Amino acid sequence: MGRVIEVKGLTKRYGGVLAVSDLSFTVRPGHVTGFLGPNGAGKSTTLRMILGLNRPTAGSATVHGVPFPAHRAGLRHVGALLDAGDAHPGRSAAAHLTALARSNALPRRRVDEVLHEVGLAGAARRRVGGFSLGMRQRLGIASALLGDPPVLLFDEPVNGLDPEGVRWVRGLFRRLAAEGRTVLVSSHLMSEMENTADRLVVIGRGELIADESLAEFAARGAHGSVTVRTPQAAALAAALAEAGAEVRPADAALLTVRGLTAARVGELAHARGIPLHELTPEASTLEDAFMQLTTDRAEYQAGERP
Ligand SMILES: Nc1ncnc2c1ncn2[C@@H]1O[C@H](COP(=O)(O)OP(=O)(O)OP(=O)(O)O)[C@@H](O)[C@H]1O
Repeated sequence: MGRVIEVKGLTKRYGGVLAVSDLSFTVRPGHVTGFLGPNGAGKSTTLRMILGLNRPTAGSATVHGVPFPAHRAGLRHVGALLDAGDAHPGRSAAAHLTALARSNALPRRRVDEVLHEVGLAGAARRRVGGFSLGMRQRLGIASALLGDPPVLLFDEPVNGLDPEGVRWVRGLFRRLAAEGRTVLVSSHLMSEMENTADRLVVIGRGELIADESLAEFAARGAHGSVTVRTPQAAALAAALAEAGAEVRPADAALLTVRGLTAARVGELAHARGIPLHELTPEASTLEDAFMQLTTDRAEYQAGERP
């Protein structure tokens, strides 16, 4: 299929800094894929390599099976929002988009269409220099949409948008994916992806941490706990600790258990004849999983693990 982004063994070194390290993942059409990682993880560097703006030290990134710079009339193939500040401040929004349309041999009518799409029709003649950050983000999104491309990359698109803008952009990404496009959206905040993406590519220190659905990612965190209520809390706590769980008493009859599933807690209680009055698995949040996995990676990379 012609809409797949494929990253293979992608590596970028800046002097002594390994910004991206042997990264491999595939982004498919029909989904919003969140590209997540803490600050400095290598997201922007990776997106720039996919777009052919940075040269990889090793490995490859292809779109439609070929490196992106090989495509002619680029905006028809891949649209990208990289840096909201890249429009000339003295130009109007319409003039900026018209110049882009001309250099990519796109029809002039697309300018009005995308301005309308991103809610900037009323500001089309205003100078970009006077735009708020949110308006500049909308203009950057308009540029990405100009060529009506099947593949779209957005680097931190939510920055500077107000709550209404955030809701709008989420709906836009989902619609673009539902139309069968490939949509890759970077963020350093899991909370921004939770309601937008259905798949995640997570990186830390330039390395791949996860490439899977949101549900799989949450399960991977596996830092959920089990809440258990019993009149024999001390006896159960001892049995669970013996089985390797981390047990914290919440009150005289209530325990919070980590490291065992609810089923295992129930079985251990049953084996000792301990009655249970409540047994509740508490799922870990996506944010927990993200923090846990990226923090682990950072510690490991820094060589601080005992
Ligand atoms: N042109 C450059 N020269 C030197 N080092 C660079 C350059 N660009 C990026 N880096 C380094 O590469 C690493 C990855 O940076 P990158 O901007 O790709 O991360 P990011 O995940 O996009 O972070 P953020 O969320 O902060 O934008 C960082 O350590 C950064 O300092």
